[in-house]
Amino acid sequence: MILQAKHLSKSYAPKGRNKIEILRGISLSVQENEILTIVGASGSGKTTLLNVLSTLDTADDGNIFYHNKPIFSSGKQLLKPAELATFRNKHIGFVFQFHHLLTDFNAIENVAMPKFIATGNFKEAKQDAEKLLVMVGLKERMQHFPSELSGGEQQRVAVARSLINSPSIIFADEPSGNLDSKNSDKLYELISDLSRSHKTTFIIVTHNNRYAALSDRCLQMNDGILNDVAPTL
Ligand SMILES: Nc1ncnc2c1ncn2[C@@H]1O[C@H](COP(=O)(O)OP(=O)(O)OP(=O)(O)O)[C@@H](O)[C@H]1O
Repeated sequence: MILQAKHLSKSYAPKGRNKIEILRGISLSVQENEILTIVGASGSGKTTLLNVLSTLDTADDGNIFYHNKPIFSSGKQLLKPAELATFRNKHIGFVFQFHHLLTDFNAIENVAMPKFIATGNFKEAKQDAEKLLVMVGLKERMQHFPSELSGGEQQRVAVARSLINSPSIIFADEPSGNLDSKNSDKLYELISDLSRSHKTTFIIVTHNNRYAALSDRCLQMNDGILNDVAPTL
């Protein structure tokens, strides 16, 4: 098991308004190599859950284990900020709907950046970035800046970037959000190939029913809890 969450709860209490419970005791186990999708109505708490599981945000209570090692316990982050940054850089990859590519850097530099930050070795980071860009089908676009790439190409750069430090788990929030159905299908194929070839686990928040139906397991957020669902194409 790569990730286990136990009894995660989280509420927001906006000033002058009633407290809203977003996560209500969520427990979840994720296996290695699994592609897990999380679906649910807008505002149901999918992104909140993804952020908590990926250590970008904290729950009010509950426990999170990676490879059986506790990293969050009873509402407290167990790693110090520097340790947490190292942990994320080494183990976790992120892909967002708005890919957050750096506009002043070309595709290779964008992909190489997290490895360069982790190792300080730009030459090696660049070589690995080139290999990944070939793998995601962007051999001819490596020198292009984000503004010179299509939406689908930019998203593939973001996927390549998420893989550069060989993370064991990638969190993706609406990765196909701004893509047409053809590019969105291509992106899923890529994710599925990568999960097999790189033994990477994917946790994907999506409104895309195809992703949900094709994934190994689909969970639905509803009223702060998760249920198994079997989406159909
Ligand atoms: N910082 C915050 N303060 C107060 N409320 C918040 C905050 N962040 C999120 N919320 C509320 O928490 C709820 C869950 O938000 P979240 O972004 O997790 O939903 P979601 O399921 O990902 O939605 P969508 O599918 O629309 O992206 C929403 O009702 C949102 O308004």
